[in-house]
Amino acid sequence: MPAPNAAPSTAGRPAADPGGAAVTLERVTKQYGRVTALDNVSWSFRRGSFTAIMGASGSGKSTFLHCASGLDRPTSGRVRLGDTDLGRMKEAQLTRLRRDRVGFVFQGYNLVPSMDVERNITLPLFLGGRTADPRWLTEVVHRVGMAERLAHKPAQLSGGQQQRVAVARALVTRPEIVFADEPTAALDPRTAGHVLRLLREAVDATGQTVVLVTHDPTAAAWADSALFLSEGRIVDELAAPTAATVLTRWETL
Ligand SMILES: Nc1ncnc2c1ncn2[C@@H]1O[C@H](COP(=O)(O)OP(=O)(O)OP(=O)(O)O)[C@@H](O)[C@H]1O
Repeated sequence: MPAPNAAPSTAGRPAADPGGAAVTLERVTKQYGRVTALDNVSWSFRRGSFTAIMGASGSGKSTFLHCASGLDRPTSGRVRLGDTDLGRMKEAQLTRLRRDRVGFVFQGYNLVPSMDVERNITLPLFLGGRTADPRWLTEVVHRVGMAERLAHKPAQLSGGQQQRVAVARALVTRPEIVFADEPTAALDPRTAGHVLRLLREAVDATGQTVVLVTHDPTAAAWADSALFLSEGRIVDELAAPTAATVLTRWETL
């Protein structure tokens, strides 16, 4: 665990201990034309950790998540999932890697309207030509509280329930890392708490690694540490964040 309130650094923590890292970024820069959305960022996410990524609008959070998860390619620098260098992969290989080894949860749930809950949850397995491990599927379904709803379609569920299905879908492949981009932004605080608890449990109960992009200090407080981005750089890390310490740090960014 890095020291709390680590000194600001333009490059972030050096990518040390790759054996223990779920994802490692080395000197990652992402340019969109003249805009530098990520500026020479290095960081490694320890396996079994829960990290919140925070920063003002436009600070580069989504770009960070997209580059770290293989959804987008950096302009320069290297991203590794475990020991796999994503820069060396062709598009089709990257697609497979994302499907089989990474979980995603987005603000908009992204469930398939015509499929029931069970088919939505098992979709990544189906797409990968795999079958569900029945015990794991049952555990995931129970964890998210959807056992009684497996035959329902997304339109029959509340927003919070749909997001719980999306979390189950992200966990069903036992991914090495789950990336969540503002997953609770559209939910009331109590429902948001249920979804965040599921992500916390994924880390505590099964040792998964979670990276959560959020604007919400209360959501960040579920994480082991909060990273602060500003102008495409990691400018601080806060260990064991609380809503209050995150707010205080945020105000001085
Ligand atoms: N596809 C793109 N084309 C051009 N510029 C982009 C693109 N995506 C992001 N940017 C720019 O990169 C910078 C970082 O954007 P990014 O979406 O990563 O920020 P963010 O912190 O996630 O913002 P928000 O909190 O508003 O979602 C911004 O200046 C943005 O305008």
